[in-house]
Amino acid sequence: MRMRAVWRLWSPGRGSRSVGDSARRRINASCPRAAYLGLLAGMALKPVLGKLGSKRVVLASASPRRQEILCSVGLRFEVVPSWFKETLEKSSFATPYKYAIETAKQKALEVANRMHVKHLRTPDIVIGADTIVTVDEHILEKPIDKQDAYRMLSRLSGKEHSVFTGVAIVHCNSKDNRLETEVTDFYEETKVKFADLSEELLWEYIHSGEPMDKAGGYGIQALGGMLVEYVHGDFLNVVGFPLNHFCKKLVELYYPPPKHTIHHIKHDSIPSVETFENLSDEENDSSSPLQYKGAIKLDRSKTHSSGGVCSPGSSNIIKPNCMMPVENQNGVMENPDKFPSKILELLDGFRASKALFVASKLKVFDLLKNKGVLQAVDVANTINSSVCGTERLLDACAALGLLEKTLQGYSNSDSANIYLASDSEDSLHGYIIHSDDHLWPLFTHLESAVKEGTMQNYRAFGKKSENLFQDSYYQSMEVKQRFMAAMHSIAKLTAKDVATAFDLSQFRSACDLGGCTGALANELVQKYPNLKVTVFDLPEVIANVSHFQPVRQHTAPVTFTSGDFFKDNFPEADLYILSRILHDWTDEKIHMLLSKISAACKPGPAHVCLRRGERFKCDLITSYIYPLDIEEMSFLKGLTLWSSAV
Ligand SMILES: Cc1cn([C@H]2C[C@H](O)[C@@H](COP(=O)(O)OP(=O)(O)OP(=O)(O)O)O2)c(=O)[nH]c1=O
Repeated sequence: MRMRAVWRLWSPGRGSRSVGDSARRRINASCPRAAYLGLLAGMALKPVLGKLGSKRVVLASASPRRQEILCSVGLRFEVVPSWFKETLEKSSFATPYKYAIETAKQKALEVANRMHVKHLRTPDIVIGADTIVTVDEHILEKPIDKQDAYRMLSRLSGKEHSVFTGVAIVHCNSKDNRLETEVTDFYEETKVKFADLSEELLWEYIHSGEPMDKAGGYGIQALGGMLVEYVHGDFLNVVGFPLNHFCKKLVELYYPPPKHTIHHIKHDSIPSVETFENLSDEENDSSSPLQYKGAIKLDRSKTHSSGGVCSPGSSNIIKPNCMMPVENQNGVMENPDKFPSKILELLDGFRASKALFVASKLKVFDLLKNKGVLQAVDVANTINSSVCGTERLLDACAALGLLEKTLQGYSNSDSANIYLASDSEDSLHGYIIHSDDHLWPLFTHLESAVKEGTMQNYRAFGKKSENLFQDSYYQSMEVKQRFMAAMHSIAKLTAKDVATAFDLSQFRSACDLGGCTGALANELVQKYPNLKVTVFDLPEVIANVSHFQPVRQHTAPVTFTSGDFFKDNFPEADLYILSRILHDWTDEKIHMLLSKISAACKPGPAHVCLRRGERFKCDLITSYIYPLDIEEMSFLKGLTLWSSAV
């Protein structure tokens, strides 16, 4: 409700044209709004993005570039690629950017509607985007084949062209089971000039495969960068998402400037700065109060002592007030942010992970879920640990946002109750313990893995990884059950997104190879009642799946078949799923598995969806899939999906 009110206040900015210039802006005292936007765009991104922290944000895009851009600034979101076909009649739009905006809007609305209808879990915000290239009054989208790429690139050769990205931010609200949406849209233009491209260079580039999933047939962020003479405007806009303009839109939406927006504070030795007191969360918005309130309400007098904030995710990093812009001698606002927050977060990341692991292992979250609020001493006594050590651990968890600390003691945050208590339905406890016991020791040998190019199971556990599962994960009943619980918890969490990443309603049968407890399979039968899903996994896994099955099943149950996918024939299916499988094996084994699947697939369009960590296997996979047409390919957490259409 509140958001809708804010929305109305800030609708004038809709569809407005951006200056397209990410350079620092001069603060114009006579124009507080311009000053305000310029500052925020450059300096206070975290508070702006933090506003989305408590919302269910969905990116309606399969573009790995967009996912990366938004991920890289710490935005939390789900990815649900849009099924909207980009077939709007271009000639019916007065300008190319209107076409891009409309396509972006339709992409986002399609996802919002689908999620509302199918999931009954309406997202708060859906973001859609569409990137096009225009040259000589022609709109170029993604090439359909190599000849098309050739036509596009030769058209761009030696010329300046424009790249437009249209973006739609759709706010959703479910009222009486009806979806209400409010759309804010905008576009950004960047000019790019190509060098003269020789025929040879052009074809070499086309044969690299890079042009195929990119507007205009090139990727400026990779090989395509070599073709470019200059770029005027926002580089990220070319890559698919105008981050700077997006943040400005968020500012317009979430921080309407009150009358007296900006104050100058003078200090003897510190240049005058703008403050953002108006950015305080007036209505006590739940978005990361620790981090953002502190970051916003700055007080120069406390600089470098207590003015910093302890952000969740960086337990003991003090961030001084370096996020504030300062005016240089010429009156231009500059970011004095020389404080390497990102690097320090990475540097300290292992401490944060380990605090989570240890608190989970000691069942701190279970205890607090049952008892409500406890003092450190009571926790220490119950978990049989020292009081001083426990207190430090609890404080670290509070700084990380996992616990809340008041005078009465420590209690679980909402997300700790949902995801960290071991008995909750969506618990990640199993996966956390697996990460501590298995992944942590492996990652301590990362340096050797890089130097040798080999798996490190032997170094970490004294076991060869010839047969990872038999040797490591299934060596004893206890270890096996723990591993299955880990896989179940993470697969369950991502299953909904994975099941709706593509429209699978055309398939009649699917086989989830190495599908373990059937977490994804059970989600698939929910979403596609006509789909018969078989989970194929080792006999020792199948023997233990029963207690992971849903209590109330309203659909045809999943079938479990045992076997070894390297040795045995797997069940016939229209659709084969490899979810969290390929990363475990050597290329040799992957070749073996993929050729078996390739032979089992019926001819027809293929769908490939890889999770981010598997991107490096992409070439290998596409070489097998090549006899089929790759209809859709995208990167998504949790899934490699491979199919032949019926
Ligand atoms: C010009 C250019 C485009 N691109 C990409 C960005 C977009 O992913 C793509 C344009 O296609 P889009 O249709 O905008 O996006 P998409 O099909 O990748 O994803 P979705 O429709 O699901 O949102 O081209 C680059 O990666 N680099 C470039 O230099």
